[in-house]
Amino acid sequence: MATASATTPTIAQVRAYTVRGKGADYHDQSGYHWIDDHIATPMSIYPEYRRSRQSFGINVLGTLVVEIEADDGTVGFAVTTAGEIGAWIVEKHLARFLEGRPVTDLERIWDQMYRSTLYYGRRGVVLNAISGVDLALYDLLGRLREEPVYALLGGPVRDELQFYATGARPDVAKELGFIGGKMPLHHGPAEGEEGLRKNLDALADMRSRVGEGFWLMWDCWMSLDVDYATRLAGRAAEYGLRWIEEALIPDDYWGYAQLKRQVPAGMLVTTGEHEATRWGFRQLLETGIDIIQPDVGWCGGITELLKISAMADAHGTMVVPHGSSVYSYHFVVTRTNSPFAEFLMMHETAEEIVPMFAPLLLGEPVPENGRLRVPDTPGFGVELNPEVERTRPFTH
Ligand SMILES: C[C@H](O)[C@H](O)[C@@H](O)[C@@H](O)C(=O)O
Ligand SMILES: [Mg+2]
Repeated sequence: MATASATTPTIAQVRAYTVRGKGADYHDQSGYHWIDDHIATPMSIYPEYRRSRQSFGINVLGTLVVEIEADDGTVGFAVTTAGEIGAWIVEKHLARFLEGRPVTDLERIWDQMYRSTLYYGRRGVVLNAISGVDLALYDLLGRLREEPVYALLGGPVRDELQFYATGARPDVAKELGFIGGKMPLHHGPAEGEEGLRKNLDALADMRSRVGEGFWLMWDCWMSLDVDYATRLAGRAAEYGLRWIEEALIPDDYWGYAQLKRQVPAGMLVTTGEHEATRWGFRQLLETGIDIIQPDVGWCGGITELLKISAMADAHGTMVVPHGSSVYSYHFVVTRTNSPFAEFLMMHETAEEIVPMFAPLLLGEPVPENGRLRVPDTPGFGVELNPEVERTRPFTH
């Protein structure tokens, strides 16, 4: 086995912490928040779970913080959605593939984390945990080399990022300089024609507020079936819907292929935030959809997203990662088939710009006038807020 050169630091210790409330698990909000206001979901077929996504547990996981310390004392970290489950996986299973290894062993470490958890992982929270470890490794490597992560990925292909905004107020997003506004869909098939009418009325109202040419999109968060999505898309064309996002459950690759064939010409079909690994995205790419939207904190991290993005590029498919703050910004700025990025409006009424993972990260950059020059601070350029309480629930 290749061993570390005398100058390459080795990994001394891996530590996993949890944080409750906001942070990387940005659905974990308290009080009123647009992100939990009667949004259609796969659980909307059950009336008792229709009003709030927290009612069925969208925020049960919480934030996972992964810290990786090198033998010279340098510490890299990253945050994702995985909570105590993720902390257990990192401490009790994944740490063994890192400690004692050179910090440059990204590919071998990723491959061993993935293969060793296949019997209970493949997607979901195990890949969230693997992603958190991979992102923390990239942060550590950047700090050791005194380079921003984007410089480790081949360097920027553009001077700044441009963003669309996700939230309840695309009209405000337009005033703030974003290139488009993605709204949550509020009513699913279980609410019948009345719900479909309400969806279209909301879209028509927003189109009247933003005028022609400003992108409007719907995020359907896995709540529809092919028939409803086809009918909704067909009637939304009148209002210039730019794309219909995550209409179906992630495993319905066949449905996505059918939906892509059935939506009006010019309307894009997108999905991917709940997909993981190159194998999952290969299946998605074969459906012919227009944009894949992996979350770099959930799909396998940077090491896997590089592979996913290259596959998509060969398919002529855009990669616009699901909003994941600095972790996606450092990636998007280096990819020609990622022409814009997502910014999630985490202000409770989506009327102001606040950092996506607030208050978890110090130095978390936000777009100005819908644009951002990614800072060249080493690693991902952020620090954990010491004011935020964190717990280390497990050790190894
Ligand atoms: C706004 C959507 O319902 C989700 O809350 C959002 O996290 C995700 O789907 C997105 O694309 O930003
Ligand atoms: Mg989405």
